[in-house]
Amino acid sequence: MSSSIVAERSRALSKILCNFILVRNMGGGPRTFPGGVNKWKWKRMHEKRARDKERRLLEQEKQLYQARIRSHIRVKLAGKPDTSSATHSPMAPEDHIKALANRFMKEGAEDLWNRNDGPLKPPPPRLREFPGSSRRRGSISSPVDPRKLVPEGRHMLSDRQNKNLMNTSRNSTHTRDYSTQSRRRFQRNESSSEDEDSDSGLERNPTRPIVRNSFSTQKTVINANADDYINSKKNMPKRKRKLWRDDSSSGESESDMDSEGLRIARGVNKIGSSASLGKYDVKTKRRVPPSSYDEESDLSEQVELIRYELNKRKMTENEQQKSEEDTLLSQKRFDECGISPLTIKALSSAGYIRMTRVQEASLSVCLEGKDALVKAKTGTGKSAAFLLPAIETVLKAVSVNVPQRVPPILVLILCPTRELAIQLTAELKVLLKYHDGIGVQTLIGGIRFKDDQKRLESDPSQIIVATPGRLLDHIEYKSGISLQLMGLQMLILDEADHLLDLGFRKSVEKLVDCLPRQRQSLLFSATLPKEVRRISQLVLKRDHTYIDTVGINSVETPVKVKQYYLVASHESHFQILHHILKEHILQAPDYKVIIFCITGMVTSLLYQLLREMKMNVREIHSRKPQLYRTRISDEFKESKQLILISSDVSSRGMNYPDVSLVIQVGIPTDREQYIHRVGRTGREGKEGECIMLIAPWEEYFLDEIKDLPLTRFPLPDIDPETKLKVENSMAKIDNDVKESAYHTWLGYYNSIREIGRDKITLVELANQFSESIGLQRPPSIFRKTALKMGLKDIPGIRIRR
Ligand SMILES: Nc1ncnc2c1ncn2[C@@H]1O[C@H](COP(=O)(O)OP(=O)(O)OP(=O)(O)O)[C@@H](O)[C@H]1O
Repeated sequence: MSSSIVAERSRALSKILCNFILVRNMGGGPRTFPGGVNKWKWKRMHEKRARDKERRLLEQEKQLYQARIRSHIRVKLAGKPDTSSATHSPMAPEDHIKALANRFMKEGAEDLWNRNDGPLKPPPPRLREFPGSSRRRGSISSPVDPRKLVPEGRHMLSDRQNKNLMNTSRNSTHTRDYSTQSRRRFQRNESSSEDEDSDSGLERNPTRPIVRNSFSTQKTVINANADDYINSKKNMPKRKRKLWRDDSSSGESESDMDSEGLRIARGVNKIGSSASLGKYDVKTKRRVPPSSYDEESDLSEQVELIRYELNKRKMTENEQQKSEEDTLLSQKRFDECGISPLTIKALSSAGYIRMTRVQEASLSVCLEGKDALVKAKTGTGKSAAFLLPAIETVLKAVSVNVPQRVPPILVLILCPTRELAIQLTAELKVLLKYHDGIGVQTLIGGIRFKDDQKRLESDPSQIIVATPGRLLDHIEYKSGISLQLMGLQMLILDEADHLLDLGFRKSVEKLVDCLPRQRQSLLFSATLPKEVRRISQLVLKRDHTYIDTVGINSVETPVKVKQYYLVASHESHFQILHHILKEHILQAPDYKVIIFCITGMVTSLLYQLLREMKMNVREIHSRKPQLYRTRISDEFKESKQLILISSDVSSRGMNYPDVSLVIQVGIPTDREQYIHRVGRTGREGKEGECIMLIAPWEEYFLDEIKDLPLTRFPLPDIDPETKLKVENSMAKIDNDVKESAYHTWLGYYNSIREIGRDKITLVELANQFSESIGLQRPPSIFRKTALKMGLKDIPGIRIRR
């Protein structure tokens, strides 16, 4: 082989290698995987497998746990000394309970084990009453001290501990107040277990409600497994079956699973085999003497006691938390946390001396370089909590970095709206006041792409604040940003749950795919539903830290915000709205009100109506040019005595100081959006008010927020003069605006599952709305749109010719 060919080949090889390294560094890896699936599909497939495996292991562990309790009881019944730890496995039952408790208590895992969304409710009163039940306590000879099982110094985890224990005997918490679905599921279990009780021939003991419940529900689980077990045994080859029988008759030396399986296969009321139970064998003695049955339940009682102990601690913590919530700031000062003195100087100039609670909880973790998922209520200072570590990252990198040909972007902050990006950039600039040479750029839609490119070239910055769409444009149009992003060290997602929601997820996935894997990621939001936490691993490392300063039993909205809802028919909405505003202006001379509407065009309609009625209003929504939006947003920040009518562009993250009232006209898209809208008032621990004005058919939404402290607002008496004024003003509004409002109204509610399902009712309601805004007849819609929305042949829909 000639030397030139060798050189050429080695050049080609090194080129391939370089490309490979480049792709790996970009977080890309190979684009297709075996079977032709793409990278994400492949990743998801593996994640699903891992989840399934974990679920299987957990199931096995639960079965083992139940087996352990039963064998413990058997040994006790037979009057033998408790040698279970020696004969069965290296772990004694007490240790096993403890181990399980620990496993379930993994920080941040508590509500992942809850099959339903939303916070867990306080424990049922029955549990709290437990110690008062002297009848039960008298018979306890507890070999396990529940106080010892609940590790000291884990007070913060008591909710989880409690939850975990609930999970270990999963269905035993009979009155747990989860969502309706879960309750139904649970009721099913309870009733089925009661049926089994009556089948079993065991006498029910009315004096043991708690133990009975946990036992009977335990049986429900066991029986499900019994079927599997019997089936698997049936399918065994004959020789194996025999061996199995031999093994099982060998008494206590058999493996737990086999002995349990055999007992299960013979029926759950047969508590043990003849060999293991001797004179207590249920075959010879059908009824178990009540006294010995009492002893059997020792461990269940201990579980109850542990649960009681945990609940007690949880209640104390809740009380503590409530008093803590009253104060936004913690005792810790910024100069105690190791951030640069120049940043501290900037913080002091901005009036920040002590940290807020979320800052105290998250700063040390973020500054250590760990990935974090942080949940804290609205208006509690999350922005600074992630901006400060961002600045530190840049300072660190700048101090060690050798000058590079392409100046890297070191920190990328993604957020869902343009206004929020602008606000975060402004906050960053305040914090960077005394740092020369650290630059910030904003990349958002609504600004000329070319201007962005020019700015990026002339003023390369270490920090970029962007909305996902615009950043993706830059990457796709190869404006050179991809190369700069290769040096990225920190990725921040503000309003993370929204960014990982369906609307943004695809863009965010694509973006993350273009970033280096070796980076720190921080996700922040006031709401982090369970599904979002599950998919957060798209961005976060597996061993990330989860910080929740809200707590799973706490109200997710600010404590000092009074929340009301008002139910009234569509035609009276505008009159009621005008009445509420008038009253509020009278009561609060420095009023500052935000009214949230369901869509941009409905926002525009309401703006025009209130302007006609001589109110001091501004509008902001996505149909307005960006310059206008920015101007209005800035004006509302600075002003008092102003009403901002907005679509959801202002519902998340916007820090308008001293908003006195938030009004929501119509239901928000979901519970999370409700919480964020409410959070525009009552910021920094201040007081605020919030009213949601809904039509009777929207009342179902109240169920989604039933754990929040909402009070029904009485229907106000509207004077005939206001009625007339509203009608006259409405008549002056251009029909085009009204028609657009109708169209978007129809689109919005059609996309809400609960309403959009019943198209006939939807169209009827839309037509009521059309009447309420003074349209003679419902506007027509394009055939194509009607088809897309599934409304083509629905009575009441007019198709445009
Ligand atoms: N340590 C602090 N000391 C005093 N004020 C602070 C401190 N940290 C934040 N703030 C102020 O608290 C207000 C709310 O902060 P921020 O906007 O960061 O809240 P948030 O938790 O991000 O809210 P949202 O969930 O709505 O995005 C701001 O006015 C901010 O200036």
